Amino acid sequence: MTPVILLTGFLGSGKTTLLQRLLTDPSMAGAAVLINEFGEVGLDHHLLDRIDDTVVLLKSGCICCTVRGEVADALSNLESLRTRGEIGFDRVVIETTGLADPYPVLQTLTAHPVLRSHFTNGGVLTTVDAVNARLQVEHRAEAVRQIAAADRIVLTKTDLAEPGQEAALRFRLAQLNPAAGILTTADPIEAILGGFGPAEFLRAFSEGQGGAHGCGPSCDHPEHHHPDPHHDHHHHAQPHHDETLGVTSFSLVIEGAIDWTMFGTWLTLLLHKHGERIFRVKGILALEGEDRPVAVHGVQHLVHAPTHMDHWPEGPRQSRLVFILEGLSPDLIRRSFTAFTGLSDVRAAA
Ligand SMILES: Nc1nc2c(ncn2[C@@H]2O[C@H](COP(=O)(O)OP(=O)(O)OP(=O)(O)O)[C@@H](O)[C@H]2O)c(=O)[nH]1
Repeated sequence: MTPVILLTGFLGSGKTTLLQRLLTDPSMAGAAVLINEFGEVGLDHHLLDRIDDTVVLLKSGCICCTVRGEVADALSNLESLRTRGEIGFDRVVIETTGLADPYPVLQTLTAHPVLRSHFTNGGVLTTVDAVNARLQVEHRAEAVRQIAAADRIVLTKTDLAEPGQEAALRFRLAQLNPAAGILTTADPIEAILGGFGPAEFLRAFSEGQGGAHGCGPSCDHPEHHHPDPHHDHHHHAQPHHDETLGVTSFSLVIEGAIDWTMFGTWLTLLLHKHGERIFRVKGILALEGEDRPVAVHGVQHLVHAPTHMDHWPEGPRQSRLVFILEGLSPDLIRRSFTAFTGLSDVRAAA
């Protein structure tokens, strides 16, 4: 049986960064990776420095409603390729979107008639952002579900947290999921990955079924009403989760090189003013005077230090920024960007 590790955590909490680090460990040399992102334009597979047949980008969307079938398809596909000897892997990591409820994916693994004989749950790892999580757990049910489903929580950005912030968060996390071990990104990889046994998996799964993933009596998760794993969620009349939550994603595609100072000031001001409603911004930029692309990340009010990527992904060398917003007009962001930078060749894609 091949273990499947589910890597989850709220938007921008450091899943891809942790995954990148985990993949450097020799024990992960044979891992296949499935990546799912919220938003039309997936960037994570570019940010992850490994592109081969065992890295699969799942279509964007709300993982609870639309991607569940895709996870099954992608795993089945990997299994067929392995059976034919075309690829080899000894474990799988699934990085979910930052808005995903991990429970339906766990359910797919255990209930799917074919997958259950090849794959087993290798544990749920949840990244929790030490700077932003307090706000997120108070306002976002998905953040609570991800924490509740965790076998192990990895606290990220403790280096950026205010004194006392980490201790207060640990206290809150212990209330939400007293059974999960809490580590930080400073812990060795063996501690983060080691010891995920079947017992831990079963506990996580049965807790998830018992409601520990945060659903109340008014929950409209289809799987609670239709436990049949083959039931097609798309045929439900209820609104898509993302619509219910009012969360939207859009991207800006920018032609021409960008001045970094100007861009950095714009992004800082934007997140300062609207950070509560901008869950996430990330992008790949073509900067003036730089051959290599630069990755930028913002999470609510926080702008992270930009990083140089090794090379441009295939395709045109355009800057691309992806935003995940709640209750904020994409047009406002596009207009503010063009007004601030003076760049006019800027396309917004829903
Ligand atoms: N200082 C610091 N920055 C971190 C840490 N972990 C992640 N980051 C930064 O946080 C930003 C977002 O990290 P990602 O790994 O892309 O987060 P993610 O959870 O994959 O994001 P989504 O896929 O969009 O939900 C990046 O700029 C990272 O460099 C950390 O422990 N400390």
